[in-house]
Amino acid sequence: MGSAPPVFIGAEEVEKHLHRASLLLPALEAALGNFSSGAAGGVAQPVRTVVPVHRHGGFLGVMPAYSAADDALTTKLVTFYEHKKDSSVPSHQATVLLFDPRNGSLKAVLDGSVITAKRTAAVSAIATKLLMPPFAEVLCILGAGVQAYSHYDIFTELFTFKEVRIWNRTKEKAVKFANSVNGPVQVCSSAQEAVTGADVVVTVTMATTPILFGDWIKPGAHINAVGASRPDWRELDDELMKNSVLFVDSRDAALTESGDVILSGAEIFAELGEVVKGTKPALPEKTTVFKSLGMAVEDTVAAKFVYDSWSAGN
Ligand SMILES: NC(=O)C1=CN([C@@H]2O[C@H](COP(=O)(O)OP(=O)(O)OC[C@H]3O[C@@H](n4cnc5c(N)ncnc54)[C@H](O)[C@@H]3O)[C@@H](O)[C@H]2O)C=CC1
Ligand SMILES: O=C([O-])C1=[NH+]CCC1
Repeated sequence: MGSAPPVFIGAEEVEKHLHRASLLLPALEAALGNFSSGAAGGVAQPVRTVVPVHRHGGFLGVMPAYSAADDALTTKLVTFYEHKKDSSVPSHQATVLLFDPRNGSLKAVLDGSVITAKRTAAVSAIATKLLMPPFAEVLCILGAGVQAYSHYDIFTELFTFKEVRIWNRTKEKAVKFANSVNGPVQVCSSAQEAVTGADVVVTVTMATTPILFGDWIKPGAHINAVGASRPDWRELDDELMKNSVLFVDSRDAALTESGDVILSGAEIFAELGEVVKGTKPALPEKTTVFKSLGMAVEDTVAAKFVYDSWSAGN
């Protein structure tokens, strides 16, 4: 007899089981620590394979991982398009396949877009909790797309900023953002205006050349650099990269995929998982950059969380 056919868990169901990104925090913290523990951590995760779709300005990323601690095996397939031809289609679309690690059977196909939005924001929140200066008051978000919303949600849930600012390349999108979220947001006319005096900055744009410059940054600020996931794409300039303490999710991925790291030649101080484990210090008094590229194991623990909640009929 063959195994049961896989279940499909669509975006609405994923959202229902993962209504707050903060539900993922314990699993993500553990996964980051395990990833940065080498073989002892039990995470098998190659640097993702990215296939360029030259003719259409797009990319297909294939992101497999196995986590022994979670006994969970997944692969995410994610497409991201630099030049969207049709604005009704999101720039990033994803699907996660969840396998039974005991025998390799496919158990579930999950929408991966909600998972990608929420696990990325939750990892930035983990970095921020560890690296931001004490008494941080001003949060600045550069970009007003999907990741801007998920970052806003978890950052305002976990931290108490006195002021939130947003800048986007097209101001209408920033205004729409400010009018849609539950709380006051200051729309800024330039990235420099938004960043000046900010304690925590999140860059979530599709920029391919720098939009954030070192001489705008308040000393001691913390930056979550979430965009620019290609080796020739930038969000941050050389000055910021070189004059900050640089944390990454994966050293191997950063040295393969991050234009900000590769082209600036900035030295990596630590993986975030090493700080979570306590084997590297956080240095919150310094200006810090967390260069996030997104890791497959983050999708693994998020998909398992959703699948387990769905299976339990929650
Ligand atoms: N580190 C990670 O784990 C992940 C990173 N990402 C990255 O985060 C970034 C944001 O993703 P989404 O919010 O899903 O994308 P989105 O397409 O929903 O939003 C992108 C935003 O960037 C702005 N933008 C586009 N081109 C720009 C340019 N040249 N300069 C400045 N702004 C520009 C757009 O107006 C839009 O507000 C992307 O770079 C994406 O690849 C996405 C998923 C996971
Ligand atoms: O981790 C992820 O899913 C992605 N990182 C950059 C584009 C998509």
